[in-house]
Amino acid sequence: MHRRHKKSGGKHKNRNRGGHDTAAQRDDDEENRPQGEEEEAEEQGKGKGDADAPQQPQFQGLTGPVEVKNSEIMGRYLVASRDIAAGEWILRSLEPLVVGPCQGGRPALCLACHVQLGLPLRLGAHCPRCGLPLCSADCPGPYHAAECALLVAGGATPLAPDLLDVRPDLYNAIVPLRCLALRDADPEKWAAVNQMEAHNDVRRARPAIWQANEQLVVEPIRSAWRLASRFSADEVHTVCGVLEVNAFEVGPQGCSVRALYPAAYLMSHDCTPNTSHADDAERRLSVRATLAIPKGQPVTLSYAYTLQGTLRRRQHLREGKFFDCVCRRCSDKTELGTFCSALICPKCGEARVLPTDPLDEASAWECVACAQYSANAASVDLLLRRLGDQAEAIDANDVHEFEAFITKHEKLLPPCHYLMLGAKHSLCQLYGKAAEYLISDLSDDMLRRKRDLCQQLLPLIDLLEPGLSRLRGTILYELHAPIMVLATRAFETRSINKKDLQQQMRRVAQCLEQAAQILALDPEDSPERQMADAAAQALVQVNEWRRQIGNNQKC
Ligand SMILES: C[S@@+](CC[C@H](N)C(=O)[O-])C[C@H]1O[C@@H](n2cnc3c(N)ncnc32)[C@H](O)[C@@H]1O
Repeated sequence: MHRRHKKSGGKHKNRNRGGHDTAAQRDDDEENRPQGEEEEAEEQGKGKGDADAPQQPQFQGLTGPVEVKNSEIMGRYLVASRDIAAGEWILRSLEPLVVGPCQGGRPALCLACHVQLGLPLRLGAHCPRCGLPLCSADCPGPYHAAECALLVAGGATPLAPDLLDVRPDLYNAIVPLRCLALRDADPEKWAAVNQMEAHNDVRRARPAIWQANEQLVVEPIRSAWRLASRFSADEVHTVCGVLEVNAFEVGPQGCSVRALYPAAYLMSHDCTPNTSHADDAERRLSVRATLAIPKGQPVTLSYAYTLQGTLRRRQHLREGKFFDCVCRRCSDKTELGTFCSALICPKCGEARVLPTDPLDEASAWECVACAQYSANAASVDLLLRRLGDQAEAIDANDVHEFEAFITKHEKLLPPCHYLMLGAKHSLCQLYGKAAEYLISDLSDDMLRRKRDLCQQLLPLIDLLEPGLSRLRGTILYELHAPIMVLATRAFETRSINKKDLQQQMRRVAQCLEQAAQILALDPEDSPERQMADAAAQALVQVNEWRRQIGNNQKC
C-alpha cells in the first residue's frame, strides 16, 4: 500500500477556500505576488519598522529548490524555484515537529517508542509517573517525556493503569497534547505548528468533526487530565485542526503514526502528484520529484489515494482537507483516459457509464457509448460504498478473497475500475509472497496471473502516478519475477528457444533496472530500499545469465 498523506498548513486570513483550478493555481502567482510578499513579511515580523527584531527564518526546513507562493484559493503553496529533475531531492530529512499515534489509531502503541503493544493493555507495562501505556516501564523511547511532564504537572496522575484499555479513544488526545506541550517546551517548534492552517471556521460549522474533537480530545485534555487552566478549548481545537489538515501518516506499514513537519506541509494537493515522500527510522521526512518540474510550477503531492475514483477522492478532500479539488484528473470524467471510475453499461456492455459532470457530485451517470442508460448519483454512490466496503473487508493476505472479489464484480466493474485496481495491486504483491504462494511454488498459471496483473496495472499507473513513483517501482519489481521464472521453466522444457529466452531476460533486466533506480531513492531502512537492493542484486545475476546465454548487451 502506498501511504496516504494527511495534512495542510498555516494561518492565512481572508482566504477563499472554495476550490482551485490549475489555471488559477498558476495565474494567481503573478496577480497576487505583492499581496503574498506582504503577508509573508507580516508573518516573519518584518515590515513593521523594527529593524533590530530577530529575523525568524520564514519557514523552517525550506532549503530545497522551492519557494512559497500565495493563492486566493489554495493559500500558500510551493513552486519550483528552478527546473527540478525527476528523482531530485526537494526537501531532505526534515525533523518532525511532533509524532504520535494516529487518530483512532489501531493497534495500541507504546507511547515512548511507538512499538505495537498487544491487547489488552492491562497486561502491559505503564509509565510509573503518569500511568500511560509503554512497552516497558523504563522504555527509553524519545516520544513520551513531553506529555508525561504535562500530565504530572496537571495533577491527575498516576492514571489508572488500564485507562487506555478502558478508553482507547484517549489515544486521540496524545498528539494534540504533544503539540500543546511545545508551547512552553519548544517555542520555535510551537511557532512552526502555529503557522499551519487549522480551518477552524469550516470545522466549527461541521458538528460531526467539532463535537468528536470536543469529546475525544478537548474534554480528556482539559477535564480528565486537568489541564483546563493551561489550555483553552480553542487552543485544543486549533491543534486538532492543524493535525487533521497537515499531518502525514508515517512509520512502517500498520504502525499508525502521524507527524507534523515544517515546510513539507506547504505542498499543495494534486491527484496526479509530481513528488513522492518517505520517512526514515527517526521519522525524518524527505520529498523527491517523481517527474521533472519546470521552474515556477507547483510542487505537489496527493493527499488522497491515487488508486481511488474521483468521487471518493473529492469526498475525502472535502471532508478531511476542506477544499474541492478541481485538478486535471478530477475535471476529466475519463480520469486522464484511465476510465478508472467507469461502470459497465447494462444495455450495451461497454465500460462507459460515467458522471455527466465529475465536479458535481449530484450529477447523473450516463453511458457515453450508447446513451441508453443512466443512473442517479445517489444510487452510484451507494453502490460504490457497498463495493468499497466489501473490498476493505478483505483480509490483506487472502489471495482467494481478492480473486473472488474480482470475479464477483466483473460484470459491473471493468478491469480498469479503481476497486479492481486496488484488488489487483494487492494480488500482484501476494502472488510470490503470501504463505502457500511463494514464487517457486506458483504454477505457470499463477505466474502468468501475477505477470498479467502487473502488466495491466503499469499503463494505468503511468497515467495516475507517473514517473519515478514508488507504486511504479514496486510493480516493476513484482513484474520481473514471473517473467523470469516462466521463461526459465519454458526454456528448460524446450517450449522456447534461446532467442526467446534472451528476449525475456532482457525484459527482466529492464524491470529490475527501473525498479532499482526508483526504489533506491527511498530511505535506507525502508522496505522499498530493501526491494531496491534486492533488485540490484538480482540484476547482477540476470546480467550474468544473459552473458552466459550469449547476450551481454546491456539493457
Ligand atoms: C497542507 S495545507 C497546504 C498549505 C496551505 N495552503 C497553507 O497555506 O498553509 C492544505 C490546505 O491547503 C489548501 N489546498 C491545498 N491544495 C489545494 C488544492 N489543490 N486546491 C485548493 N486548496 C488546496 C486547502 O485549504 C487545504 O486544506
